[in-house]
Amino acid sequence: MKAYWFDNLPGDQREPHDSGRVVSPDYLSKLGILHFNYSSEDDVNALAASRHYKNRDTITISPTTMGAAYEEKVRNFFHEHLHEDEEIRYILDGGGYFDVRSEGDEWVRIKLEKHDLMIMPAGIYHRFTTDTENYTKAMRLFKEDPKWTPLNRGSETEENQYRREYLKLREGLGAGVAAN
Ligand SMILES: CSCCC(=O)/C(O)=C/O
Ligand SMILES: [Fe+2]
Repeated sequence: MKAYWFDNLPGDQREPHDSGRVVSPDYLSKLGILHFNYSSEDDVNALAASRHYKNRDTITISPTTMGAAYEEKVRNFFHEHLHEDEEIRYILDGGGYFDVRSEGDEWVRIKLEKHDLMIMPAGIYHRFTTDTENYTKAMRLFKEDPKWTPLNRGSETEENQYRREYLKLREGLGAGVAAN
């Protein structure tokens, strides 16, 4: 895992877009994001059990598995959105980027590689893209039924209960205190 401020320059979303300004794991935790590196799925199972996650699936995002639908899928994942559930993703192979909004509404890019596990809180604005290898194999963990429901950012999400709760959580974690 490596996190940095997104450079906001034009170009393919799958390029690194690395501004060269590093973001620390401590700052990520102030946004409510946790990261682990688990080489054994036993550790993933233990984490899932401790947080009462009952279901999971595996998604492989690549032109080989998705064919003509791949480019559209990648574009869709890159629309800024939130979920009403906590999101746990474990990278089984390949890699990709999650971009998350900082307290100042800037993008922080989180590069995930094989064996990285990330927990994102409900209500955080984010987006995802594969990298230039065009291959992400990930385990998605779900507390209940496997479902992926993105709510694209707009006036409605600003009023969303989970968004409001996230903002309170972030305030309590003190993200505004140290922005790096
Ligand atoms: C790497 S898992 C697929 C992307 C996803 O689940 C998500 O929520 C993107 O924002
Ligand atoms: Fe998402």
